[in-house]
Amino acid sequence: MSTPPVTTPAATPGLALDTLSVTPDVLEVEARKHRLRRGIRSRRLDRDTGSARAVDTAVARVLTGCPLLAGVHRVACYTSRPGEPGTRELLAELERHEVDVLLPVLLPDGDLDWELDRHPGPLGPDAIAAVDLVIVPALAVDTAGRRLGQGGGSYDRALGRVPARVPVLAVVHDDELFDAAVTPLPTLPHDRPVQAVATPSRWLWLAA
Ligand SMILES: Nc1nc2c(c(=O)[nH]1)N(C=O)[C@@H](CNc1ccc(C(=O)N[C@@H](CCC(=O)O)C(=O)O)cc1)CN2
Ligand SMILES: Nc1ncnc2c1ncn2[C@@H]1O[C@H](COP(=O)(O)OP(=O)(O)OP(=O)(O)O)[C@@H](O)[C@H]1O
Repeated sequence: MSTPPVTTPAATPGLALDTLSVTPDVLEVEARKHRLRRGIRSRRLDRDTGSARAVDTAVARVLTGCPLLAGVHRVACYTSRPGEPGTRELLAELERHEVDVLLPVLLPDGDLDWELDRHPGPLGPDAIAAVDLVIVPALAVDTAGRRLGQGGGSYDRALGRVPARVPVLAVVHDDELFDAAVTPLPTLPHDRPVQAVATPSRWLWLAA
């Protein structure tokens, strides 16, 4: 698969461009995040089943070839929902390699508990502190490591428990990786950065 450029305004005609700059005003940043989420969710709804399957396969291929997964024993990942870049084949591949996989369980207060995919049962929110790699969902990521999530703040809370030496990698579609020099994602102080990103065509270290 060829490597597309990171997304720039010209490449994102479906998105409102005024959602992409950062201002110090919290309400304004929240509003920009909201509009950006709406645009990306609507683009995700337009993806057909065939391309979603191809994305799932491609993400597994990119990540199994990624050095961040070499030698890992325990990984936190997510079970993809419709519209998200798929993790079905990646999870199967991790299972084949006998990697312990922690999956998130949403708690009533919006925080995340964790359970092993092969031995369900709550391990507690701190279980994420004991993994070798965290693979997180995102609606968008920029090349400086800023991440836009679904808006619950769940991963921001969970990532606060991850030691600094543990890399955090987000998975997005190619057109959801933005060039930070052109279109930085809006963030607030609680937002946790990611150190790497995977798309169906490649993975990258980010300048977080
Ligand atoms: N696969 C997956 N699992 C996850 C998350 C995630 O983003 N993706 N989470 C991340 O924190 C937590 C659960 N929180 C979530 C919050 C919202 C939506 C969601 O699907 N939202 C709707 C839009 C809702 C709206 O319009 O307000 C959507 O995407 O269509 C999913 C998960 C933990 N598990
Ligand atoms: N560490 C935290 N503790 C408590 N609340 C938090 C924390 N981090 C974020 N929040 C709250 O969660 C809400 C949503 O945050 P934000 O819009 O950044 O979510 P997100 O990063 O898109 O979602 P997610 O992390 O679930 O993918 C905000 O109101 C924020 O104040």
